[in-house]
Amino acid sequence: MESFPLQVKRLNKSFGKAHVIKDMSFQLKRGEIYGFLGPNGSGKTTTIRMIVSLIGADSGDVLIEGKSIKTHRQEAISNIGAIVEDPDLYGYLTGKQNLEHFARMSKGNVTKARIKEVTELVELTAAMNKKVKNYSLGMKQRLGIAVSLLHNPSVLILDEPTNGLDPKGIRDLRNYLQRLAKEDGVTLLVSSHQLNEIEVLCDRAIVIKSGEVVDEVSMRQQQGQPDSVMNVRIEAKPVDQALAILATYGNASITEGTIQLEQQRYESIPDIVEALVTQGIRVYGTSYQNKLEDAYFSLTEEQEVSAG
Ligand SMILES: Nc1ncnc2c1ncn2[C@@H]1O[C@H](COP(=O)(O)OP(=O)(O)OP(=O)(O)O)[C@@H](O)[C@H]1O
Repeated sequence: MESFPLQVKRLNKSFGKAHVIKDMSFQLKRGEIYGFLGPNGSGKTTTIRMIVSLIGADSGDVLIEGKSIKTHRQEAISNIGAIVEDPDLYGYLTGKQNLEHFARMSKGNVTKARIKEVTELVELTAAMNKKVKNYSLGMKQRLGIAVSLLHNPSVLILDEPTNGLDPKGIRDLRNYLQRLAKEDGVTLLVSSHQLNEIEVLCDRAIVIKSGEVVDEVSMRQQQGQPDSVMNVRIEAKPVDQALAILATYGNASITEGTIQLEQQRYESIPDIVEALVTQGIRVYGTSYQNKLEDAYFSLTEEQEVSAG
C-alpha cells in the first residue's frame, strides 16, 4: 500500500476576520519533489508554518509519516526538516562547529557519523573547517539544509530556497535536491516564485490561490500517462526537408518560418535534434512552451475573473 509521508487534511486558519487558509488538503508521495506555488499572500508560508507546527491550525490536521501533529506532535515533527526563515547559522564558527552545535540542540541522538554523512550529502566536506562568514550564499544554503537533515527527516520543506542564488548556485542546489529525493527517498515541498525553476526541479506542483488548492500539476510523465501536449519550436534549414522528417514524430506545422511540433515528452527533444542533424539538416535552435507557466496563470487568473 502506498504511504504518504505528508498529508495535509482540511486545514483552516483565520487571522482576525481574514480566513486565509480554507479547507486546505493535499498529500505528498515518497521520494517526489513538489513545488508549492501561489500568488503573494495566497497562504504558502502560513500553510508551511502550520505543517512544521510553528503556529496552530483552527481546524484540520497534518499527518507526518501517519502521525498527527495534534496528538503525536513530537513524533510527527521528528520526521520533518525545514528551512522556513533564514537558518540561524553562526558566522564566527566553522561549518563543522555549526553542525555540532545544532546536533547538540537536536532532540534526536545525532552521531558524529551522521554529521559526516550530511556534510558529504551537501558536498561541503572541503569547507567544513572554514568559518561560515566566509561561505558563499549557496554554501550557506547547503549548510542550512545539512542542519535541517541532521535528525534524518523523511520530509524536507524549503521556503524559497533559491532566493538570492546565482545560476551556478541554483543548478548545484537543484542537482543536490534531486539526488536527495531519488537516492535517499526524501520527500520535498519547495515553495518558490520561480516557475521555471520549479518546472525543472520538481515532479509536481501544488498550485494554491486565496488559501485553497486549485490544482496539482504534473511536470513529468507519470506511469505511462502522457503529460499534456507540449509545443516544441524548431528553427532548421532547409525547412521543408526538416518538416518532412519531423512530421514522422508528431503533428508538425510551420509558422513564420519556424516549425512547431507537438510532443508529449521533454526527453524526445534531443532525439529529434539528433535525427535532424544526422539527416543533414542544420538546426539553429529549439525551445518549448513553458507548460507550468501556462497552467499557473490559467489556474490563478481564472478564479480572479470568476470571483469578480
Ligand atoms: N500573523 C499574521 N497576522 C495576520 N495576517 C497574517 C499573518 N500571517 C499571514 N497573514 C496573512 O495571511 C495571508 C497569507 O499570507 P502568507 O504569508 O501565508 O502568503 P504567501 O503565499 O506565503 O505569500 P508570499 O508569496 O508573499 O510569501 C496574507 O493575506 C497575509 O497578510
